[in-house]
Amino acid sequence: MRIAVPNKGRLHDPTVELLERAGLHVKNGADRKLYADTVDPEVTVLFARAADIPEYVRDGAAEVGVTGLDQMRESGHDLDELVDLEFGSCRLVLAAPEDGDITSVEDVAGKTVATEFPTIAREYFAEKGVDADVVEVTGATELTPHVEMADAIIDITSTGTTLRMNRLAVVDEVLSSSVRLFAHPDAVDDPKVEQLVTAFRSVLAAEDKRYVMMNAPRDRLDDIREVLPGLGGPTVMDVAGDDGVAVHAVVDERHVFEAVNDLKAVGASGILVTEIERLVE
Ligand SMILES: Nc1ncnc2c1ncn2[C@@H]1O[C@H](COP(=O)(O)OP(=O)(O)OP(=O)(O)O)[C@@H](O)[C@H]1O
Ligand SMILES: O=P(O)(O)OC[C@H]1O[C@H](OP(=O)(O)OP(=O)(O)O)[C@H](O)[C@@H]1O
Ligand SMILES: [Mg+2]
Repeated sequence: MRIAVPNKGRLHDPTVELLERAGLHVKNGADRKLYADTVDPEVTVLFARAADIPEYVRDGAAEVGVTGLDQMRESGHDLDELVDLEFGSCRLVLAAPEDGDITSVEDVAGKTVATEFPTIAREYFAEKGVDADVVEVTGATELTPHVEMADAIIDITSTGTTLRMNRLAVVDEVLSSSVRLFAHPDAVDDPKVEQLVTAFRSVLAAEDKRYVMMNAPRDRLDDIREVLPGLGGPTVMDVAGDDGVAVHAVVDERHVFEAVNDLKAVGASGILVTEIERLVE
């Protein structure tokens, strides 16, 4: 199985990190290499521009690919989306000068809109029934309204800093995007692809969970169970040569702070909290 992965840009590092956490360590993945092996002899990584990944998957050069939903929509290809990987979150928005007279999508009729996403832009205006002139640029889109190249833009925003710095205001949201695992329709039932989906899901499931371990007197177990309803309840083990027990449980990260205090209060000691690499439910 070949996985197409962004070769550079902001999506490269988190994607490689995700592969690592999913147990697919990338071997010999030096800069500027196009291919890399992984610890699984049946899995190869192919590095490509984020924007080209949908095309690689459609062509069959790779069975699956990791890229933003925005890139997949822009490609116009109809790939199967397997997992929302929950990073690279951003919005594609229609934006116009803060002090200008464009305050709704209808105001863009007859005007020029610059974007790196012409396919998405044209689909959006067609859907809204607005006749706008879409011009394609390959970067620095936010500059175009200030040099009379365009009246408005459709571009990516996440923190909003770039729009603010360029005195542009959001007029409408066009698409909400994040990075997804996409597959060629013929590859969806491939057992290797299914293994990859399970591995990615297990990483995501573990992300907001912690593993909590502690020692406790046996007679406090009921109190401890109350604090730790957890995933299928805690695991309880005898401690050799002792009247106490060891208790292990998976706890939601957001409950850990409170749980540790409550556990101490009901007599637990030696409390350890660790991250979980993967969680297959
Ligand atoms: N500001 C952002 N916040 C979150 N995600 C973003 C942001 N900008 C882009 N993305 C996501 O990352 C994808 C690739 O963007 P990025 O700019 O990293 O790649 P690139 O344009 O190929 O690289 P470069 O900008 O270095 O040439 C976008 O299609 C989008 O899904
Ligand atoms: O809302 P913000 O957090 O400011 O992010 C938005 C900016 O991020 C992206 O640019 P990027 O940093 O990828 O630079 P690029 O134009 O060189 O691709 C995007 O094209 C916007 O310009
Ligand atoms: Mg960029």
